Amino acid sequence: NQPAVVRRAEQIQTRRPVSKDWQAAWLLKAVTCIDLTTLSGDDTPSNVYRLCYKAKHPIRDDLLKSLNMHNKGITTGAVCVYPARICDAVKALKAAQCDIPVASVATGFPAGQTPLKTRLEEIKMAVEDGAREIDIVINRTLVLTGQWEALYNEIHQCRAACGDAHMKTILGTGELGSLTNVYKTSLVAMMAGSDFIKTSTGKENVNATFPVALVMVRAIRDYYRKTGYKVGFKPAGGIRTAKDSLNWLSLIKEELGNDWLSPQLFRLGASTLLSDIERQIYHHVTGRYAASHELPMA
Ligand SMILES: O=C[C@H](O)COP(=O)(O)O
Repeated sequence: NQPAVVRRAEQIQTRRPVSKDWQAAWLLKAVTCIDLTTLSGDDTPSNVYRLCYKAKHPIRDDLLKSLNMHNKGITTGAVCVYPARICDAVKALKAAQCDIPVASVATGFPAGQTPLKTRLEEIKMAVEDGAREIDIVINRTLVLTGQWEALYNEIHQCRAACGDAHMKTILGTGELGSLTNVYKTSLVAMMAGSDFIKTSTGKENVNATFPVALVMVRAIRDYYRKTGYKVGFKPAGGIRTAKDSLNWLSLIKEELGNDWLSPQLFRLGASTLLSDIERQIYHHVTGRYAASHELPMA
């Protein structure tokens, strides 16, 4: 029911936002759920090291002290990189004595248009290199041509290739054609063993949107009611502002409940969101917006 989905999605985004200390608390919660991401052709060891430093110190320490949150071990949920940069991230986090998991995209990200054998090999290599989370991307062709069983079989084989690593399955919703396809693909991905379902690669023309997310979280809810198994949710792509992150948390709280409000079951895939959250927390603590030199690592 597309009009009902759109109406409900709009309603969630127009809720009166939380304010003051409550807002700061929700923003810190959002920080712990971020998969801090760099997925660029010009990624280098040094920008991955910087990303890892930021994942360990997401908010300036004096700001956390003002909120009395400096000794709570706040970090991002994971760092997310291309397969060729996994070793850099593992090395940087190890040197920082930090247990944040490294997530790697795989399976011919972002299009998923390489042969299955190559995609499975890519997963195995990423796990060998130390990725503890694998963000696989599905083969959208199978959805658009209605080959549901083949889609299940592919995802199932990816699950086996991941071994002990957590598997997040990226649906690429902007290329699935309809909300019905989004719902069906979500169910197939969960039945095939995904730990998370994720909206987008960040490289499609349309990435994480609330109507699509609503359909996915309702699929998660239905799956939980039928099987008792909790699958996580990760919106990704185009999530840039602190206000966006509050809207996403509201969606999760209202549709899935408090159990899902943790990095074990909810992640925000984002490359630049953290900067805006840090800026808003700076404003909350000091009463003014920071100049860029005051948040140099943002
Ligand atoms: O999975 C994460 C996305 O690729 C990040 O997208 P973004 O750069 O629009 O935040």
